[in-house]
Amino acid sequence: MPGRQSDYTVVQQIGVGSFGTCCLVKRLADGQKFVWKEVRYGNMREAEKESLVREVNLLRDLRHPHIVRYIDRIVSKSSSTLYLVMEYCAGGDLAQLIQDRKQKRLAGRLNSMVPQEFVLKVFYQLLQALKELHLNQQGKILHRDLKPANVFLTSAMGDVKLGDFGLARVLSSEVSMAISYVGTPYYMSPEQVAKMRYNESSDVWSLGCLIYELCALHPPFTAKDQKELYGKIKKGEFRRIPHAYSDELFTTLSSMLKQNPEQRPTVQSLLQMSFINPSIMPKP
Ligand SMILES: CN(C)CCCNS(=O)(=O)c1cccc(Nc2nc(OCC3CCCCC3)c3[nH]cnc3n2)c1
Repeated sequence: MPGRQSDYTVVQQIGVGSFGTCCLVKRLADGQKFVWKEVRYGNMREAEKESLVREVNLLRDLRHPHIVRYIDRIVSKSSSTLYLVMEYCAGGDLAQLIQDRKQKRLAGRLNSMVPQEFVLKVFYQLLQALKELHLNQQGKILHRDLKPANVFLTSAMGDVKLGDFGLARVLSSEVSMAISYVGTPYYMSPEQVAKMRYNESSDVWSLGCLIYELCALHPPFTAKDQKELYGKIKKGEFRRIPHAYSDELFTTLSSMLKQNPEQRPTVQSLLQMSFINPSIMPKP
């Protein structure tokens, strides 16, 4: 049973994403905080509106501890706007955490590195979220836009939740493509650069880039422009993450960044690694 705008009060706007404006809101009934993301569908073609409805229904049915929970949808016909109400993650996003650590490092502060224990927790939780998407009963869901700004924290250095995925795929019209591809595509896989099919192994590549960046505080491939970046991605050379992080972690990240998608580990195989998944007993 969809909600109404009058069920909520807007606390503040917290940003603009690939879909539109994002606000922190409070539910009047119980004062609980949520975020709502405004999707203006007025200029969408019929096919895009149908795709948006399919996407919202898919989001509604996803229930997982490491995927941002969809709570409600509100349609405002007068402004041709869909408000997607989602759980609020009070810790912000990983992009902010990386930015803060980079500032600390620039200021010469000692504890600028992200502890390996936290890196492995994020790694494990995002693998569980990707497993839920890739093995979804209603058919495989690919994230397609895994990046630090799409991973939210329940609290400072708390648990993580994957957010904002389907919308990037739904808003595939020219307009939203322009919006959703603002910024440099640091995590683009070689197969995407070569305009080949995107599949689960492309999500594994992006997760490898994300965990690499959490350790090194920069992506594995950086460049001054898109042409140079694509060249580096295709060449596939990157530096080791700082030596404070284990060889096991770097070796695993290197396998996720293999040029050939078929040579990359699957989400399932990564979840069988005892240094990532605490419920797997180490082999004697
Ligand atoms: C891009 N980042 C560096 C911005 C800094 C980070 N600060 S922030 O975004 O204001 C901030 C501060 C504290 C808590 C939260 N919590 C939060 N944010 C969401 O989306 C943010 C939105 C995503 C698209 C782009 C605009 C911002 C959520 N979506 C579902 N649950 C969410 N919970 C966010």
